[in-house]
Amino acid sequence: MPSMDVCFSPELLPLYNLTGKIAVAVDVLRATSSMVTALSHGITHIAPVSELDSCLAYRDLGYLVAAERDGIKAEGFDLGNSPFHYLEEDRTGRMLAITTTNGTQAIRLSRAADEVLVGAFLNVGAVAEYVRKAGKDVIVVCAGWKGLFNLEDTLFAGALAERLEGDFTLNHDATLAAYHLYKAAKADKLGFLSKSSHVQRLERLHILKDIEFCLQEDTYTVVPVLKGEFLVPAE
Ligand SMILES: O=C(O)[C@H](CS(=O)(=O)O)OP(=O)(O)O
Ligand SMILES: [Mg+2]
Repeated sequence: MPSMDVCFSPELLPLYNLTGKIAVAVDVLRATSSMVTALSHGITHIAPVSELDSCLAYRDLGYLVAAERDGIKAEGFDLGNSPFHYLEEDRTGRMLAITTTNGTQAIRLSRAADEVLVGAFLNVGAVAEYVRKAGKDVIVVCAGWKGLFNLEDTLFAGALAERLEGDFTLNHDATLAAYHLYKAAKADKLGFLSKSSHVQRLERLHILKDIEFCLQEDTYTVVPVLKGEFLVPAE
């Protein structure tokens, strides 16, 4: 039976062997939630980029360029890091390059895995179905915050563990911790997260609506998968 593990921060990735595994990169607030929403609303593919200048260079190739640093849209870019960028305006057929504080790094640092998927609460059920069919060991790579543990990404790992229970062994301590944390929080994730560092940061920026949107489960069925430099919907 395949197993599920959880890496609480990309800084811990050197301690894990990703070979032969499927990595699920998660940044619930808000990068992977925004990516799942973008691909569900007409964006054809996404280039997750680490640096601001490399991201901006994609504009010359006809891409929408999105960048966030410390929760706000970076100067000179088309978009920031909100899922509402893809709900409030028709972006059908557009290509997107994006760089954020935590999420894009987590995706890029997971490339030693056999496959890199992008997960969020918004597509947690679809991700569970995908990895169940693949039958490979899974490791959830939490984006965290600037290398530190965060609650929301760990809650996603717990939600995925609950969906995979019975089909995957959940015997790694980090997976058990995430699982029980999610069980404690699932009835009211927003309430559970109300004192978390990220919610406090985003509340100060008056973007509570993003948080509420990003905490919905199974809104979308798209599973973004990394093909070379680009995230595309899994077939
Ligand atoms: O844009 C976000 O919500 C965060 C910014 S911060 O972590 O609150 O500074 O970036 P992300 O890369 O989506 O975690
Ligand atoms: Mg985040």
